[in-house]
Amino acid sequence: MVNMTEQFERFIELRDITVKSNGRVILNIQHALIPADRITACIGPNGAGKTTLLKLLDGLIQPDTGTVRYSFAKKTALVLHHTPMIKASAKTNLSMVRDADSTITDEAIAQVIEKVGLGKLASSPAHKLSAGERQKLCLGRAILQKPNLVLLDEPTANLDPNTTEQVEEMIHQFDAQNTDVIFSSHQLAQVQRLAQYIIFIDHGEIKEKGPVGPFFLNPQTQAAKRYLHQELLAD
Ligand SMILES: Nc1ncnc2c1ncn2[C@@H]1O[C@H](COP(=O)(O)OP(=O)(O)OP(=O)(O)O)[C@@H](O)[C@H]1O
Repeated sequence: MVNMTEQFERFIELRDITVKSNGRVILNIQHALIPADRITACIGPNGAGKTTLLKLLDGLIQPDTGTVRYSFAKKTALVLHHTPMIKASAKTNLSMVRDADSTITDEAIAQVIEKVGLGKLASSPAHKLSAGERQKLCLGRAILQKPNLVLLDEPTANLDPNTTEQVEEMIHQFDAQNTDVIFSSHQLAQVQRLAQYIIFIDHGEIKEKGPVGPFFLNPQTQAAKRYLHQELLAD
């Protein structure tokens, strides 16, 4: 259910989008405005198409049909759930963002390593870092890219409560510094803590979208009602 009267300061407009995989349509969006001026959560069942949507918004994948239009000069950073690390130190892995932006200084890299709490692990092999440490490293890479929109795929999946809190703080900091965030999550309490806006996806379609409060209080579609009910039972 797409509300055509919504107004966003910055947005991404999707029109007549299909994304296929092995001949199967995995994303199908006739028309949607995706806000890029706040913290937005993308939620929905496993396999619904959340990761695919984030990749599409980043430009990592192109749609099979349709158009993606940005109302602003796009500078995105995408942090996927499983990011491979090369067999080198955490610092070297972080430094790889220089491949895309050679102006990033040693000092900036050192500052970001401290900022994400990996100062003591800078020389440790990145592929041996824990899940939480890797995620912090990936967020560090995103910070160094100086994006105006950061796209995070399940940023706290498999993280303990303390690391989850640290990652959520980083998401708040992106927002505070005018870098907007779209993240996917299955953690509804987290979605309510962080997000101002919800995109609910089911079977590759945006079934519902809107401000977080009304969505949780009064979901409009059967699919969203069922998903919320099932997730709350699982919590
Ligand atoms: N590279 C790919 N090759 C084949 N199928 C794919 C590929 N990427 C995604 N799919 C399929 O597209 C559908 C949507 O996947 P996607 O990862 O976007 O869902 P999701 O909502 O992020 O799921 P989850 O909550 O489990 O992470 C799934 O059925 C998945 O199997």
